[in-house]
Amino acid sequence: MTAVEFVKYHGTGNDFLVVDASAPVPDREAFAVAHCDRETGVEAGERRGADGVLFLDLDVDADPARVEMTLVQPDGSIAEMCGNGARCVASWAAERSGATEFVVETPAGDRRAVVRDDGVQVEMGRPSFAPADVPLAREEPLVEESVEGLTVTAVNTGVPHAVAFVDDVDAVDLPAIAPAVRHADVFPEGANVTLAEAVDAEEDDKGVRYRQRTFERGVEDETRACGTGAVAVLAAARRTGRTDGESAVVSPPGGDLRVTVPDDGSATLAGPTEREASGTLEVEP
Ligand SMILES: N[C@H](CCC[C@H](N)C(=O)O)C(=O)O
Repeated sequence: MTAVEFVKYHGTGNDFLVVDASAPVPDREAFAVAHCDRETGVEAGERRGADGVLFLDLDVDADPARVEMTLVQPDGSIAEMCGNGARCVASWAAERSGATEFVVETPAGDRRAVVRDDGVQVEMGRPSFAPADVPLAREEPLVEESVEGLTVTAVNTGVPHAVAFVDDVDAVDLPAIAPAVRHADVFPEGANVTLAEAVDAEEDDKGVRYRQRTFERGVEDETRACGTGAVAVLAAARRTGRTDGESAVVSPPGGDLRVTVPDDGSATLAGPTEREASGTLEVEP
């Protein structure tokens, strides 16, 4: 039986097992399914299991240093992008290299990340409501329409999100209603299902403030935070005329995320990360 080293990080509660891409893991899908399971997976850090495995390939000779990121989720799927995951990638790379600026290479594209004392900021690309980008199985954008009983706006922030604005995110039984939306025919590649509730901004907030909850595709459950979802909240709020601001604090259960969605240019996501634990994981032959 082979064992590989891992480090566990979380970004506002969205937790990941980080494994060097050169580690001998012939079946990454089976590895992620086994070790991310919340009931039977790895016992390390605050919660058993994880929201995915980040296989990382760090190139410190590039300027700025580059990290190729592959996120294998608990259901074995590979995600095109992960905002909190990219933030954890930068923290891991900074710990390994001493650098503070990185280009994170993702299937959704290259994303610059900067590690600061108060957390990690990552560029998130331009949100898109275009049917071909989300993607949607129709020709026109999906804005404030009912999908399986939930009024949502569909946007791609690296991955597809269906965003619903509600009066109280805690009043919604998200695990019960989300699967039908996540698997709706209008989303040929599925969608993460994100709830957003406008709340009063706090004294030192820049811009508006939303509470957030997300049921994640590939985790097939609610996570404590979702970075692409936080960007989707502000992008959808702007698209539906709820705000014309370019900045927001978005608060999933796991903590506060600072988001910008400028009129033109890349969105950004910033917030804390934490190194939770390390150890070894067994690899099935
Ligand atoms: N579950 C997402 C990928 C991870 C996104 C989330 N963890 C984030 O921080 O952006 C999907 O398959 O679309």
